[in-house]
Amino acid sequence: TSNYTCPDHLYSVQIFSEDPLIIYIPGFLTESEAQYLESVSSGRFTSSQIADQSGQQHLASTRTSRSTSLHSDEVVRCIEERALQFQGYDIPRTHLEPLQAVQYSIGEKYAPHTDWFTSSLQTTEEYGGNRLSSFFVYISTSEDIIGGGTQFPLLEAPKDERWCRFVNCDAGWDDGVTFRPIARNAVYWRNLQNAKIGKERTGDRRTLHSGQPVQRGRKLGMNIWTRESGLDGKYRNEIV
Ligand SMILES: O=C(O)CCC(=O)C(=O)O
Ligand SMILES: [Fe+2]
Repeated sequence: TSNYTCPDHLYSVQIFSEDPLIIYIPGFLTESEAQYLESVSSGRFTSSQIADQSGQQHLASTRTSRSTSLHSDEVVRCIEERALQFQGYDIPRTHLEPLQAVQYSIGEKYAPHTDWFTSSLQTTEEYGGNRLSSFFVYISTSEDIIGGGTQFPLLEAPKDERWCRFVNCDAGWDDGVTFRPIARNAVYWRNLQNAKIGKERTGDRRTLHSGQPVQRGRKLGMNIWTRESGLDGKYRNEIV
């Protein structure tokens, strides 16, 4: 309906790391938003693809989930606004890629990767440059889920056990940190390091991460990617 107004956000924030900047966001989505995203994405998934060095999208054994881009309707628009405002008030909507829902069934995963691109073919002006930041949002997870965490192998595991609510504290010390897939929460991180004067921003290798295989149950997640500048209209709001 056209008189939908965005709900006030109910999320809280917890800095996980200042460098690289990683912020954990409990309650990023409301319960009704999560339900809505589940229903609009349902039945629209196709096998996830990845971009290779030449910029071509294709299927790969490293990413076995199924995904779909979300049409920017009024509910999605509120989530986009929330993601933009989270990052300050100076990023225009045109910097956002279409939100991407990702569904994992048993055995499905996304092997270690960075969300920022190394190929200049993926960071042209039309694409709005590289991916400045990522939110990975857990829309819904089955109650019986095992696996399906988001692992950052190059980061240090937190020492304080209060993180164990959100982080898998049973992992080994050299496994880095694994955020548990908890419905409606999100992890935000900054992909690019600030540029030296006259230089381009560079990708931060420490943001390497994976979607661990789901061993039991299922997980529905969502990527919110912000580019350095505006994307050409043909790369926004496209329905794939
Ligand atoms: O599934 C996850 O936990 C992470 C997914 C991810 O990193 C991505 O889709 O780029
Ligand atoms: Fe990723």
